[in-house]
Amino acid sequence: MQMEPIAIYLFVSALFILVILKIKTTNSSSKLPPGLWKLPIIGNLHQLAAGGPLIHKVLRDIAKKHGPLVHLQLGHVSTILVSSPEIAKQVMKTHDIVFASRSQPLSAKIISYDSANIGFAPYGDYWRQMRKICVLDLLSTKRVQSFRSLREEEFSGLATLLASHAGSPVNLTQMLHATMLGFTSRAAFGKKYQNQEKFISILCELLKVGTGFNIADFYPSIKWLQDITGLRTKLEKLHLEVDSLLDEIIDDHIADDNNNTSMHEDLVDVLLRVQNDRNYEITRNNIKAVILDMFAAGTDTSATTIDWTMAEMLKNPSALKKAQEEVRRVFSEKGYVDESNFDELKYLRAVIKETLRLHPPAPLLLPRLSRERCVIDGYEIPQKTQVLVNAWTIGRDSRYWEDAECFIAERFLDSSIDFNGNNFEYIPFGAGRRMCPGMSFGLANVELPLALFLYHFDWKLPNGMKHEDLDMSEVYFGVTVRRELNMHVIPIVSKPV
Ligand code: HEM
Repeated sequence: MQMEPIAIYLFVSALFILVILKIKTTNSSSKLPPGLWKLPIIGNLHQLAAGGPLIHKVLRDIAKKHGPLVHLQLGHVSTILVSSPEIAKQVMKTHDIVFASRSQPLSAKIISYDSANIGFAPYGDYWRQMRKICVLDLLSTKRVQSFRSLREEEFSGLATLLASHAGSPVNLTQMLHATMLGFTSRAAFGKKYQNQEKFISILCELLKVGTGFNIADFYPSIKWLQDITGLRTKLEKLHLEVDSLLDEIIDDHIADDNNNTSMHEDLVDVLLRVQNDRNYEITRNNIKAVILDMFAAGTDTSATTIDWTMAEMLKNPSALKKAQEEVRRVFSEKGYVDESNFDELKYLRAVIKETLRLHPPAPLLLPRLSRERCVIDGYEIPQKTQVLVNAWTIGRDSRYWEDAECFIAERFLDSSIDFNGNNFEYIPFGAGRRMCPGMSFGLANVELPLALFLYHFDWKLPNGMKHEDLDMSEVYFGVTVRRELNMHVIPIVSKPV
């Protein structure tokens, strides 16, 4: 059968249109930021895995080679990697509203009551409501102040414990993490519960298993992967255990409230009060999710910051000496440390800032998710792209920081650079709408123990170790990066506790 010329014409035209369309789609996907070559199915996962476990360093090397904005295909998850202050500013300031959502890891869905916590809630009315409660009440300056005597009691207790081990090596890292968890439990629950130790040990396990990179999160639509990795079963078991403990604690608070026995508002009291307020719609699960958030986001970050600060001061004895002289001068008249004179601790604050520059506890912040298509630096970022901001690399960018790899606290003494989310070369607490709402709480919990350590003790490394030999290797614990080795150090009492 012979084809009519008109049919041939239509066929060729259709083919032509298809080819043009294909070229167009290829071009638009080539507008994605530059990327590495990809394998089918796994994308760039193999390149990340080959780089070793310190993912922020692997990503630094990728950025060195491919630039400050890179596209990565992590399994099924399209991701951009941000590694310069300029691009970070575009993501977290200029287009903050577009990138204000979060990806939903399986752990947040299971542990945090379908991402009902603040850290992983998708952008929307629920997150806005919970964030408002957090900023105005739960973690406000007034609330941080209200925990002052509790903080002083808990951390003075730690100083007393250290004094009882004076002259012998102690595992300072372990003591710090235990005290921080104990303090947070009392701030959250008001008193020590019979099952507190159990709660804390399940929580530590949850943080270890549930946060960080899990292979199932790179293939969210392949449900069986969550089962064969055993992740779902493990998380569900831990969740059930922690859930029933939280139920006990909430029931107890409600009973105490009915009996009017509560003297001082703890975090559970605050959330129960807010629940009764008709302006908010909060379920019991929402309360439990937020309480877990206070532990997950607040304890490890703060204890890790203290640990790194002590390590940096021990490695840099002149910084230790200056900080110690300052604290002893400020509190010499009083004869003890309390929070009332902390504004005078300028050098100690500079030491903490420098530590957070070199060791942001969450080097990649928390991954964000784009809510709609956006153009950054001329590149197309499609909707639902995950965003990793490498705050660790940014804090060591030699264009912004002289001797970027060296610990120099003095750089912050007369500097206006702060971690409040306005200086994008320095973002240990993130920036924009999803910036850490617990910054004041966290800093208060970091400053007090450090001031106590410096005031009461001189410090020596064990086994004649030289300060320059102190190991600063890193290891991931969920999303935070700790020192790989626990810090064993000898406290020598200088001013009795
Ligand atoms: C030194 C201590 C701390 C550091 C370095 C730190 C750092 C961070 C970082 C980097 C983020 C992600 C920010 C972003 O995505 O832009 C974050 C989020 C968050 N932090 Fe902190 N944090 C600290 C202490 C705390 C404390 C003490 C609490 C509460 C008790 C807390 C509660 C939260 C919450 C709820 C979020 C999620 C915010 C949201 O998604 O809207 N943090 N933190």
